[in-house]
Amino acid sequence: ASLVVLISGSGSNLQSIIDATQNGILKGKAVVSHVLSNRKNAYGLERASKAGIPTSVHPLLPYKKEYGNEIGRNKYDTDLAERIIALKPSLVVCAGWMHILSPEVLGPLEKQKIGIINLHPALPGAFNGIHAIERAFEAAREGKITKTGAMVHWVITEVDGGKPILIQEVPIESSDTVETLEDKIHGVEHKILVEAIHNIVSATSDS
Ligand SMILES: N[C@@H]1O[C@H](COP(=O)(O)O)[C@@H](O)[C@H]1O
Repeated sequence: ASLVVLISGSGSNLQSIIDATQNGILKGKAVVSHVLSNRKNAYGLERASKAGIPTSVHPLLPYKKEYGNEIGRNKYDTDLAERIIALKPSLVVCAGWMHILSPEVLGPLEKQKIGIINLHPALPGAFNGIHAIERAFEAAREGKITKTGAMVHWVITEVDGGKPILIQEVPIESSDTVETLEDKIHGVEHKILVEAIHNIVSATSDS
């Protein structure tokens, strides 16, 4: 299976996928065929280059400058869909991709039967959107919750609202700080993202 991975930042989750395709559970089952970022200074691009994986950058700003906010974003999304489809992926993986995927992106991918999954550092429906770890930490401090977690889910237009594929809970200890909680959640993310990809590509190759 060929994976196109979408990133925006450091790429530690991308690295866990790359490592798994080279010497882990994805070896012989999947390759990262391309890494696309919406930010040119994303460190994940360097991780990809070091692994000999082709990369590209699709920044939003030039579109906003040329076409204005609304039309710019719309054109950005339709071009993004075209770029992804042209890469002929078996699966698209959002690993720290921080741009909401609109129907202008998801519609054309669905037409091509290209599945797209995302990683989110919280449990389903708990803290959708940004700063999910900090918000969970605050809720625990207020005694509202005792655990959070991470999930891999299919992408739909509702942000972080798609059908979960893999979920893992993470207890929030009274001794935790935001940093120790982040470390625990990132550790879980690196594991469940690779497992989810393994389950999907194995199911596809068996069918
Ligand atoms: N959306 C969130 O952004 C972070 C990306 O981390 P990295 O893979 O760039 O290190 C991950 O925690 C992911 O859930």
